[in-house]
Amino acid sequence: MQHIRNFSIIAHIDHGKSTLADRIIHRCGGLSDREMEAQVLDSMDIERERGITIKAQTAALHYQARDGKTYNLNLIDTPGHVDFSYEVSRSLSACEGALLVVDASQGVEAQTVANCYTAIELGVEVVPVLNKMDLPQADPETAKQEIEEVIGIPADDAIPASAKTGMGIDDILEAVIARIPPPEGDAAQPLQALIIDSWFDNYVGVVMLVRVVNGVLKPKEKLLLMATGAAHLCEQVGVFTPKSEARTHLSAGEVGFVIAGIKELKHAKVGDTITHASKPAATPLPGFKEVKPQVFAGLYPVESSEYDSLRDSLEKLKLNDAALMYDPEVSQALGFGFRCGFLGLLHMEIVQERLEREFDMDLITTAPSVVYEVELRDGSVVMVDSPSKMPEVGKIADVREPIVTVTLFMPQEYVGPVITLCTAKRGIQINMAYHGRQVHLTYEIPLAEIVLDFFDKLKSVSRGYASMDYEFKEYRSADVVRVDLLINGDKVDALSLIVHRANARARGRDVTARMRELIPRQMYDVAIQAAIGAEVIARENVKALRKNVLAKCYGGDISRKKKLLEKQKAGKKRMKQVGSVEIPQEAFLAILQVEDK
Ligand SMILES: Nc1nc2c(ncn2[C@@H]2O[C@H](COP(=O)(O)OP(=O)(O)OP(=O)(O)O)[C@@H](O)[C@H]2O)c(=O)[nH]1
Repeated sequence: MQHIRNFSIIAHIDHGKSTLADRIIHRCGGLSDREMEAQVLDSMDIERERGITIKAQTAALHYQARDGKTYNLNLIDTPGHVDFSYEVSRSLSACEGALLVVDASQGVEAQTVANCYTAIELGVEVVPVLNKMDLPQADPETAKQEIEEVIGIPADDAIPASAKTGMGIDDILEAVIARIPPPEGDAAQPLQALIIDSWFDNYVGVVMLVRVVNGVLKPKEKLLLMATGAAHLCEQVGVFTPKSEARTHLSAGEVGFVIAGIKELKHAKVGDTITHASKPAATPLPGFKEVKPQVFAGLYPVESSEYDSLRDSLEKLKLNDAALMYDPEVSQALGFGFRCGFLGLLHMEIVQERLEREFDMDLITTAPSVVYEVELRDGSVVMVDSPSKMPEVGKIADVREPIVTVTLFMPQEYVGPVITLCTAKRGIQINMAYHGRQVHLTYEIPLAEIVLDFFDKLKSVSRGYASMDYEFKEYRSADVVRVDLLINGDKVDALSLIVHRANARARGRDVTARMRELIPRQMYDVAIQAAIGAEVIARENVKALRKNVLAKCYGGDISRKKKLLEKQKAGKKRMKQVGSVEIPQEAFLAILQVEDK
């Protein structure tokens, strides 16, 4: 076990984690030059386009060190975005060490800190690496100062490197061996293997990525999954180099995959412990925190006939995205669809995009909402994840909304605009500190405001230079109300919103004004209203058409008349009926798409 090192790379987005991982894999002979061309560890299409890593992966490598010995290095990839921090902690709990990659030209940013704290909490040894040293604007001294001041770990021996040119790669590998401890554990003890990740493979069924903590895991043994109590015959074990390679066994301290004829992903729960059925371990390993979705939205097929295939697609997606939740939901205006729960906005966008791209779905997504804690007058408490589930005003004693602690980093010149933005978003300043070239702000802000458009606004007021991270703090009483949109007195359920009372009128006016542009003139006047309960807070009118279409035909030409009627009918197909008024599908799309602008 002395020759094994298990480590991850953690970094802020774009600081070079994937490039460095590929470099290390290449250096250790895991891949040929041609295979290097495709960025290996980022395997999904969307990831490649967005350049973010979503699913944790791993590579088992060999490195001949300067001491002449050959070491087995297990590199476990971690995702780099705030929505996926739970996956970072999962990957890290399989490691003894982590390389903290900091772009020497940018310095410490929000996820540098968040991920590093996760590592420290888990007792993982952190080795700072200053990447992008090839850039003329690299400033390693300031970056070191930031690491020491902001994160509070020594950075004197941070390793200067360039994932791009290959500079410092051997120094990094030597540091992995010298500074990261080998795994502890006992191969003679009963088997305990932690499931770090699991996914469904069309050919072999469920694949589990495990960290063997104690004991030895071999094919043909009867395995017991401790949480579910299910027994399965181990068919194959192996490692990823990053290509999959079968092995005769996985021993204490090692990370690798297990295939055990499991047909359903829900039986291979991430965080569960695998042991031997014949000689089980006394206790399971401590698992992981369950992740709870924070952001909810309705997903509806544009064509109602696509409902079944939307359900099938969601089911398939959930197989390798345990954090995705969904429940059937019916909307008067949009028909049958699903209420879906996501970790954050990026997670929502990724799911939407995968559904559209990989599963060829056309979707309408309602405005995202957070989960409110509503105390009723009878003393009971309900969790409300959708405006339509918000109880009647008269029944509510108190509404509490989720508050998050937001950590922001930005160069000094953007502090003013960022503070203005945070204040406009009902933020409360907790702290402000100067470190190197960065200012570090801490705010408490309602999650609902973050979900609305905070990322986009932050990027625009800071010209892309500010970075942020947030974590849940607590539920706090809030004066929020439900704003309904009514068309000729009928509520359009899909367009209801929960907003802070202070913003209700402005939002109401905005939605009614936009709706007015989108509803075609009808035979009669159409009233568009925004209301809180019975109180109307905004109103617009769509005037009736003076003449009907047929009036143009002078009553003479029958074929022309027919054609016109035909045309009207086709136009009606993609209409949704709300009460007596028909609204084009596009109106919903337009309103919902610009909802957060
Ligand atoms: N000049 C220079 N550019 C680098 C270096 N390392 C990475 N880059 C570039 O920086 C950008 C981001 O690198 P990635 O490796 O994708 O960053 P990442 O941290 O994996 O980002 P996520 O996958 O989004 O978490 C890419 O355009 C890389 O080519 C380096 O050492 N020098």
